Amino acid sequence: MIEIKNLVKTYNADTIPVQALDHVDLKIEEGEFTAVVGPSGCGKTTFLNILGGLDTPTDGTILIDGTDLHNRSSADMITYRRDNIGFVFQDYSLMPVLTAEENVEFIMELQGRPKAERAARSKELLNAVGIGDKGKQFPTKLSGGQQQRVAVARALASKPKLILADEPTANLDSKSTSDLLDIMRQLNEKENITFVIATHDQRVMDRAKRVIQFDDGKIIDVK
Ligand SMILES: Nc1ncnc2c1ncn2[C@@H]1O[C@H](COP(=O)(O)OP(=O)(O)OP(=O)(O)O)[C@@H](O)[C@H]1O
Repeated sequence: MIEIKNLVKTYNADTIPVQALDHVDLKIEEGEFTAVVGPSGCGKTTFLNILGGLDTPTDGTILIDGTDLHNRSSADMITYRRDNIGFVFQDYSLMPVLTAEENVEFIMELQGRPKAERAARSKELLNAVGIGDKGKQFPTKLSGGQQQRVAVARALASKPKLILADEPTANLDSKSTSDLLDIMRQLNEKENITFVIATHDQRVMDRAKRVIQFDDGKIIDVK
């Protein structure tokens, strides 16, 4: 379980402060499929980045299974992130010089897993997201929807319990969006992976189990 307590993020504290998160309290249970929504600039990306340990809070704490997420050295944080959290971004962020399967394998290489295991898991994951035949392709040869599937497979490579996705469908057409949501919901239901998805996309909100509405750095509604 994730417990977010009194989370505050102030950018430019010493010049013109911007209160991106304004005392946010929230609990996220394991196995949730949650959309974080709200107008542009309301703090969604900031919230996801802090929840994923990519950025630090100005105040407040995030407890993941009772442990303070940010109370670790930066080296420990890198390892923690690598092993526990998967990220999916709007622009896919694949490495262009690596094939689809190499992109998926990369994190496992960092974890020092044996080559045979990496290859087998990357095949399994690309199959799971419906592009088992695209492993040898470079990202530029894939459609946006296919690239985002590679990104989801990559996010799953380290077997994380939590996946954070920032506008994952923003660049996808309706069919790719609906396929991607099917895949994510399946992973959520079968493997109990927790998803937190920042989005403007009504289609994502319609498929979410819970919708958290932000405005001006605050949670204003939970449905
Ligand atoms: N690195 C930064 N330095 C200064 N201000 C920032 C920084 N990152 C974000 N902000 C400000 O913090 C506020 C929240 O931004 P954030 O990107 O979290 O919003 P968002 O809801 O994700 O927006 P969008 O939907 O447009 O992506 C905004 O006012 C933004 O301008």
